[in-house]
Amino acid sequence: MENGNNAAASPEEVRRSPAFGWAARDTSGVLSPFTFSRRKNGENDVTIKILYCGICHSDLHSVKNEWQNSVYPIVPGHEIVGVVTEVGGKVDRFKVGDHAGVGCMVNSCRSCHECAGHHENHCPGMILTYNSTDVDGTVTYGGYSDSVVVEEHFAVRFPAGMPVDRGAPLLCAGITVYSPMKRFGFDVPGKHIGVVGLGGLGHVAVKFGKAFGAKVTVISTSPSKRQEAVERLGADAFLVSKDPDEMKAAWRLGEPWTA
Ligand SMILES: NC(=O)C1=CN([C@@H]2O[C@H](COP(=O)(O)OP(=O)(O)OC[C@H]3O[C@@H](n4cnc5c(N)ncnc54)[C@H](OP(=O)(O)O)[C@@H]3O)[C@@H](O)[C@H]2O)C=CC1
Ligand SMILES: O=C/C=C/c1ccc(O)c(O)c1
Repeated sequence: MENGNNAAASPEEVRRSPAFGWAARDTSGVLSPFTFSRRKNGENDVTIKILYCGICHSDLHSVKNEWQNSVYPIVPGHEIVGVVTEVGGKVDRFKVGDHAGVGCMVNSCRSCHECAGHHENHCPGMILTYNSTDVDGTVTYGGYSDSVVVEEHFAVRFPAGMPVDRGAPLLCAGITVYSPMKRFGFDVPGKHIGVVGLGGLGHVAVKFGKAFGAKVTVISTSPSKRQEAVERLGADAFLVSKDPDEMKAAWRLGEPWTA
């Protein structure tokens, strides 16, 4: 193989494929085109052509270095969905053409107590989808890009017929609220759930709450979101947290404020 300069490709170049993404290079919040490379598909890997990627506020925190751990350039994006274009020889859960998703992690040590208990997200060696160091020492880049190569264990299957664009937010916002709602027993009818903040996480919490059969009250700083909360998402009540009268009335009633 030769590179663009007609020189022989290095062993490193041979092991990698070109990729394109959008990268933050400083705290400005501006992303610009970025060419980089991803590892070639290994025997346990799937390669996914990215079709959609959600925007989580954590992406914005990272882009702007608000957690003070950003190493630029950063390609954000950890609500990734796309179509499988290549599978390694040992992959058995995916075939070419399947829809697949990737969330906030792309690897972990796979041998510690946490990994053995399926709590890879608690593994001290977990590798995040971007702004992390991969097993081969390279930097991970996220889903605001054209493709991703990931161990099959960290890819999730999208059932046939599930719209991939709508499924993307489940990969971070969705699981972040679903997991505690399940764990703390919100998944039985008759509960009354308060959702504070109608953003990425909040809007899926409302949808899960309603699907579980709960009464859901949205508590928001934004009066303009009332219609979306009640009419589109099905919330039973909507409180403006900046309105002392609404908050006091709700407190006195102990019941959801009328929509
Ligand atoms: N695993 C984890 O720990 C995860 C953590 N996160 C974190 O959760 C947070 C929310 O993420 P996401 O839902 O994507 O963010 P969004 O920006 O989409 O939503 C946040 C919502 O919070 C409300 N809000 C904003 N500012 C204030 C304020 N000053 N006081 C009170 N409420 C406010 C707004 O809702 P409204 O207008 O209704 O008030 C806003 O829409 C982020 O910090 C993100 O990094 C996200 C994913 C996973
Ligand atoms: O240390 C791990 C943090 C992970 C993380 C991933 C995604 C996301 O939205 C977060 O807020 C945190």
